[in-house]
Amino acid sequence: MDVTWLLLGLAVALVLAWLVVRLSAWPVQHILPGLGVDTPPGSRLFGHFFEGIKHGIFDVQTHYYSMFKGKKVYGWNDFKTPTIVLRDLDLIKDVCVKHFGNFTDRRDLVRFEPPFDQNLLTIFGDHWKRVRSAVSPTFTSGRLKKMSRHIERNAKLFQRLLRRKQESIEDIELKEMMSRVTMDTIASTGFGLDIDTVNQPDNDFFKHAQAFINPNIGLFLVSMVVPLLGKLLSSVGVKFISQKSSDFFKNVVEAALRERKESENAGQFNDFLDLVINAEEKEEGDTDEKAKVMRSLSHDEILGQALLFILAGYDTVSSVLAFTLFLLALHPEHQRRVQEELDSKFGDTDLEDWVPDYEGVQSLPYLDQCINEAMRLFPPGILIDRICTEEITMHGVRFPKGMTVILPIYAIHMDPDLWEDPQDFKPERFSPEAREARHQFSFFPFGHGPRNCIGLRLALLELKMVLASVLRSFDVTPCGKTVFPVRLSSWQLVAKDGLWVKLDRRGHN
Ligand code: HEM
Repeated sequence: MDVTWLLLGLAVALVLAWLVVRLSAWPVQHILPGLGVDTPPGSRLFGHFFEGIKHGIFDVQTHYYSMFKGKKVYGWNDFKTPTIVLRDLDLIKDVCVKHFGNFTDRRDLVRFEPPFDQNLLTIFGDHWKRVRSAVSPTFTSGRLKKMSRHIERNAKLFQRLLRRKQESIEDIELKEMMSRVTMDTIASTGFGLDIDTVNQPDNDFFKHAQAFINPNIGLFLVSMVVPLLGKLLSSVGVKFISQKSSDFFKNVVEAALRERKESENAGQFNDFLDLVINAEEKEEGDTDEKAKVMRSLSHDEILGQALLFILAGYDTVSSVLAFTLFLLALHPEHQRRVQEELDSKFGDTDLEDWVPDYEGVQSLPYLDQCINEAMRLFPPGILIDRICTEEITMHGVRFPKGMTVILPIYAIHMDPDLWEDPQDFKPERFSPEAREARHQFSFFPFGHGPRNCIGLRLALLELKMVLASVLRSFDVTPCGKTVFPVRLSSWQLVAKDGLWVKLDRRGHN
């Protein structure tokens, strides 16, 4: 009797295993080839899941991308999720811009806990359209100009810290340093808070922001390459944001909202919260009822965007600041050109606590070129994605409804057919002539089209104000701890050996 049950159990297990293999292999065998999309060899059971795990987010991207040279697209499978990766730049343009209406959403990768699940990055369809329309006016020129005063103040504090470090001949790790000034800028431009992380890195705001960004950005990136793993981890209770930290930020934002509603100074903080609170009343000529509804945000939506302000603006900006300065330290000839540009534009203004203002950074073309080249080599958005929301055929490729589409930013930025010696730091690639001669979509660190990075202009403003103030006052040079070329960690845009440099004061005054 026991043996019969054992055999029966074994038979059922075998049938189930066979079903799992068949079902898991289904898209590998049929969907992508059925669409005429080639895939690299993968496991029948797991698709390309373990390739993603084995190689990490950078190598798996460049490896497959180069394997399908000459093709418009290629595919991979995450267990049962077929994915089309775009190689052709015209196709990328059409997905982002011309046929955006068919590709409005992103993948549902990681579930945020309510109320933070209402953030722009992860909401869909008409909900996204309404929230984006409400948040967009935060980043108009007028608003940015007012926000720049917060950046100016933080950059001054930062400069004093660097001066102290330089005077005590301390080497500095750029990512850590840049994280401090970036967090201060987020707190002040976002929530009107002066937290002074530059001088007090143990403040609660910084600690909680680190706690929810650091461990979980890893989960987010893993999910980008292997979405199923991200969902599995979320479903077994691995949270994208730690509960303690999410409670902390909920309290911070709610306290600020309460205070402003009661305060006579509401609307004069020149920050993100001001705008979202008053979105309805503040827009000029808002007589149109539909426009008013489009621009109003619920309480939970305000909390969701406030969180995203920290999440999307912190690691991105601090990484670009750190990598740009590091690359300039390793390439003194380019650093000198940036300094000459600054000296000739700002003449003999006093260097003590010098930070350019909003107008001052509007025309610094060589600094722009260096920032772009740093973002080409080290793009914080390593890849981006869209979901096909309406079936469409473009450039001979059919995209069924529901298909996941990947835009491999890092691989395109490293494509030797688009960039000669792609590993080298050459800011000249971004001269007006070189840009003119290149496909517009060969460089897109902020994404493209209506769903591109909403914080692009704020990010560039911050980058230029901080970099200009540092480079005008200091020479940045390699030190004993410098490791170059940079070795990136497999899953994050993080230099394994840190980004170590030393500073020398420039002799202007
Ligand atoms: C150097 C700095 C930054 C880089 C490289 C960057 C990059 C990106 C990329 C690649 C995307 C996806 C775009 C797409 O899918 O087409 C994105 C989206 C987004 N970014 Fe940024 N970002 C930066 C800074 C910021 C800042 C400072 C903020 C906010 C203050 C911000 C807020 C957002 C938001 C809200 C989205 C989602 C937009 C939407 O879905 O409508 N980013 N960013």
